[in-house]
Amino acid sequence: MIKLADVSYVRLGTRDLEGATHFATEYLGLDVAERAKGSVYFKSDAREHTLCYFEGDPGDQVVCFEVEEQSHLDEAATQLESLGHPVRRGTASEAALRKVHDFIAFRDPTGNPIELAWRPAYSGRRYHGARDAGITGFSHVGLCSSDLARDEAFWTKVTNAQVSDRIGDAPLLRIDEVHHTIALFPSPKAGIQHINHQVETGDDIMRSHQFLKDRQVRMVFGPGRHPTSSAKFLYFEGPEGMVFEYSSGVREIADELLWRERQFMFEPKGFCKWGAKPNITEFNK
Ligand SMILES: O=C/C=C/C(C(=O)O)=C(/O)C(=O)O
Ligand SMILES: [Fe+2]
Repeated sequence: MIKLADVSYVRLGTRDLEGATHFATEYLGLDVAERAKGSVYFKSDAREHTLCYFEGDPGDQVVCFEVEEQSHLDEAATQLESLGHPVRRGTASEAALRKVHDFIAFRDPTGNPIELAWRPAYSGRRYHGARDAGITGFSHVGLCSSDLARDEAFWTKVTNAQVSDRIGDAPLLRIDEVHHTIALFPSPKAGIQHINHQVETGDDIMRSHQFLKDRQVRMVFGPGRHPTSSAKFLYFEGPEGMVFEYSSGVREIADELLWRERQFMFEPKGFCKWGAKPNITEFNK
């Protein structure tokens, strides 16, 4: 079993690095950690970076999870290969580009590019966004799934992920006490479905709603409140159609023995308890 310790970073290809950088800093509220040739790294918390935009195909979208031991990379590679998932060991220069000591890369059953990294860098420099969005950190990803039951089985049998709740057949998966770190949503194609940053309070959600709306950023869901994690949320569209979410107040599951996964309807009331309707393809039947 592969123990995922945390979600570490996402890497997104872009045809417009300057435009993506403008969005990430001025709108989303991240901090530039480093500008390199053909890529820009962004901070959202204590880590050296949690997002990297690089010049390339916007379809190139990678999510990385941290593992605790280097030996876990070898064990994961053996297990994944035995299950028919080809694994590639990152080179030293690729690891340096990702600011990690070592990593492997593979695809999940839908074809989402996944990396597992050992010793991602933390930063001595404090995160402070260019705009005060109230971000406390990068927290979870939604992944596209072309077969929810198959992919739930992959994540829960091959890794330590466990189902916290389901919306229809879409599972919200936890790898620690946080309600979910991975969420799977139905889609015929592979890709990152949304990228979540936690913000401090519900006021931050409402402030960002006004701020982003004033700047013609496309709102796609919310403000609202998830019945699943009980977080207040706002979803909006970033560069090249990527959906970003702010949420605040995600439930923690402190006592696993007392928690039973719950079933919610795959309809607007399963996604929001305030009555907001999602304008997100993967959240609609
Ligand atoms: O409504 C769908 C999403 C639910 C949640 C949540 O419960 O917080 C997410 O953030 C998610 O699935 O990504
Ligand atoms: Fe989310």
